[in-house]
Amino acid sequence: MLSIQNISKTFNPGTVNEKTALHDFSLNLEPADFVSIIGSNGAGKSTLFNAVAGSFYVDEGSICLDGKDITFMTEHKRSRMIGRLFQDPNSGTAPHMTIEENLALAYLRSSKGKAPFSRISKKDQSLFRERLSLLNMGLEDRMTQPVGLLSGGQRQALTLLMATIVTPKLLLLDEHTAALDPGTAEKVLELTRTIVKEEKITCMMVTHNMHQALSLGNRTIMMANGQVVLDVSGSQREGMTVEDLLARFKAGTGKDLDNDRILLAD
Ligand SMILES: Nc1ncnc2c1ncn2[C@@H]1O[C@H](COP(=O)(O)OP(=O)(O)OP(=O)(O)O)[C@@H](O)[C@H]1O
Repeated sequence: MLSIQNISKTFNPGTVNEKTALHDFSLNLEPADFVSIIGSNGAGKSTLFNAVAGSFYVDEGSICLDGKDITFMTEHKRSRMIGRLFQDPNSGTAPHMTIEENLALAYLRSSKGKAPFSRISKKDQSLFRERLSLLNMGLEDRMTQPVGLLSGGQRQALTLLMATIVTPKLLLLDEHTAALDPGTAEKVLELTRTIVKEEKITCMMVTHNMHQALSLGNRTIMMANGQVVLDVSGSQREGMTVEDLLARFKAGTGKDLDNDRILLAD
């Protein structure tokens, strides 16, 4: 479904601030793969997501999604196929627009052939109501309220719904529960698990929680210095502990994992 071949990205080339964030990086995802990504500080995790989402073009290599070469496709065009959630619940929604309008924007943008500002039909409205009720947060009764009134967890759940209301070819989750309180984070994570499984969405999730990295999805990748240092799935991954992960990271890089947020997470 996703084929990343030998991509590299260097920021500020030729200056004292030169930094190679992705170094000859390759990764292939099968349809419905759910990959957890964990890594040291500055390993290149967000840069990888930015490269795939098209926030910039890579210096070398290629990216194909569902058989289509998207290496030089604009971010705007890729956003019709790629859903993305960030750590900040405020980043995925328009606060002054209503819940219904936010959903309509996401729905119409991803639906082929419809203008982004078409009128919201009764049929669309009932689809939004039905989807919102799945969140179990009572948002289906607040469709005409501005999104800015929602809590962080409600907003992140809505963003997840917006990113998946038209099933994306790829979903990128960049620590999307890290800014939520533990109870809300667990709820949003459960929703993520359900939606990704039911819609069979191919998904990559950056997390700083090693337990999550091992328990969610079907594959765990560890990154350091812009490269994959560990890629485990199947029986190799089953039964793996956090200690095993840390030991494998050290064996692969020659260094201890230096990400305090990971080491301090429950
Ligand atoms: N736009 C940019 N300009 C210059 N340097 C950048 C830019 N984006 C990222 N970098 C650098 O590239 C490296 C990788 O950054 P990235 O944000 O991808 O790491 P990360 O794995 O997401 O880290 P963290 O877990 O700390 O958020 C870092 O050294 C970072 O400072």
